[in-house]
Amino acid sequence: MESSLRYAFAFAALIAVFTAHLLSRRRNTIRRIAGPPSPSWIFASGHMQQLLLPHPYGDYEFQWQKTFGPVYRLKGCFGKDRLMVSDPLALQAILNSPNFVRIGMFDILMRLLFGEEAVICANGDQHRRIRAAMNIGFTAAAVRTYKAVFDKVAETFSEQLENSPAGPINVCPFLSLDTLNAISEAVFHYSMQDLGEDFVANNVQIVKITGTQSEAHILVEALTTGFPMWLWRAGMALPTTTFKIFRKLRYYTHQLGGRIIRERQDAVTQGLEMNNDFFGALLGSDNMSEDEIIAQVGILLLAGQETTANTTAFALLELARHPDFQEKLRAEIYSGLATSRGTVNYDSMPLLNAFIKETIRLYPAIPLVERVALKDAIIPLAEAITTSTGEQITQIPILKGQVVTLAIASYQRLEPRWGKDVHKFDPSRWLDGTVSAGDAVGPYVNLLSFLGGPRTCLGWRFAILEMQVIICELVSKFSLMETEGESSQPRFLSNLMPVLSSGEKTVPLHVTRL
Ligand code: HEM
Repeated sequence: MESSLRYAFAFAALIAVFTAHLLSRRRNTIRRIAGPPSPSWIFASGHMQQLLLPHPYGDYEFQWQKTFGPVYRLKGCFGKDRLMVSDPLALQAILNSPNFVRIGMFDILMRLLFGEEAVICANGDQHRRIRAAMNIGFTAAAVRTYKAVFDKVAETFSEQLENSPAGPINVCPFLSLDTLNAISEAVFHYSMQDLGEDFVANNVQIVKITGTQSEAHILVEALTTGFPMWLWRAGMALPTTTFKIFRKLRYYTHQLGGRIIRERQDAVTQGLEMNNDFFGALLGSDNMSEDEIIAQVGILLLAGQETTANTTAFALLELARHPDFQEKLRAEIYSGLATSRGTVNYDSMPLLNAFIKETIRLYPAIPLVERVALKDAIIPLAEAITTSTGEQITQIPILKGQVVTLAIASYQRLEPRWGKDVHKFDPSRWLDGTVSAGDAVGPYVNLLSFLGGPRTCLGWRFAILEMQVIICELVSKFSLMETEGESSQPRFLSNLMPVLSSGEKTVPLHVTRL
């Protein structure tokens, strides 16, 4: 009797699970969206390996976009449906809606490393207030004042190249530290020495840890990203190497923030002017608490370091691959320098800017970001799509909890927007009218590499001017040539990085002083 009751219960449970599965399938509004065939259940990671692991990045993704259009459905880990979106109107709607928020390991990492008050983690009114206050250091006028720092950083990079032993030079480690230096000097008024050796060494470790990806990582992420934040925070106390490095980063950036605030307050108690810089302005404005100001130190140092370093490394790689273009750019830079009378107007150099735009188009530092719907929503489409049942639709109903992937790299390869040969590196598309203006999606010539909407990258103008200065300095002083053998290709390892098939991040170049 007892065992037949157990069987009855087991059977009822099975029916309940099956019914719930059927109901969720019926409610799943994106099931009709076409997409690549589901991989076998043996591959618990669904299409995620094909999406995240290819070298070069995008091998499958760009083909899927070609076959299914700018919105299609993928299988995530453990059979979960995900929507891949590169349609401009849909992207704009998602980016500007408070009903779609960041999820995934990136979000958890940001919260663990920088805390809930960091601008990248804050939400709603707190985010708006912190962002508005911080914007003071990132307006066009404010960024122009950092030019002297960028000049110094570019000169240091030149010296590092000149002092390197003969033979191919891997430019990546130099760029990594130089871009950290740029932020530290410009925003904090601290040199790398002021940051301290331990801080810099720990930073190198952080870059290494976050620069790894594998099938195991994908599955572990899928299993653990649902853990509550309190559990992650508790996990930070575990004595593992990774968490130790994370804890150090939090400690160092907290110390640094405290020191910055004390120095400015001491100046005031001594009757001196509070340093009229970014942090002085934040303290003086009363718009942010001291804890909130301290929480921004880590994110500012890290957000703009590897993103700018890797984008610049790809730029140098493309210059080395295109010697004719390099010559033309050099001629433009020489003429710009000759007529500058001490103040170079970078924005009036068409080749330089077309080159930077093309680099940022093809090599978005973060090629995709994940969002989840907090409420049921309707996503409008710029271009109608045909569902698997043959219906033409111009909007997609989304249910609460649906994960959408904003496919930045795919958007930047949409033919109607960027012209033919979208996979080719061709700066001339920006000069001959090939690129169509379209609706405003991102802040910089409609590219999404700096995202868009209220979470647009705060430092985009900073990154552009820094790259303009570094590229002008290098091209005016050196000739760059690719080395023989394997060429670096982009891989998505928390950032889009130039790596060899061994996984080593490297851009080896022959660099000759002119
Ligand atoms: C080529 C260089 C850069 C690229 C491609 C880039 C890209 C991005 C992207 C895609 C985001 C949004 C991330 C998300 O919400 O999921 C972001 C946010 C952010 N970036 Fe950048 N970034 C670059 C350089 C910089 C620099 C130089 C700084 C500062 C000096 C900076 C500071 C920030 C900050 C503070 C945020 C958070 C903004 C917010 O949530 O309101 N970035 N960046």
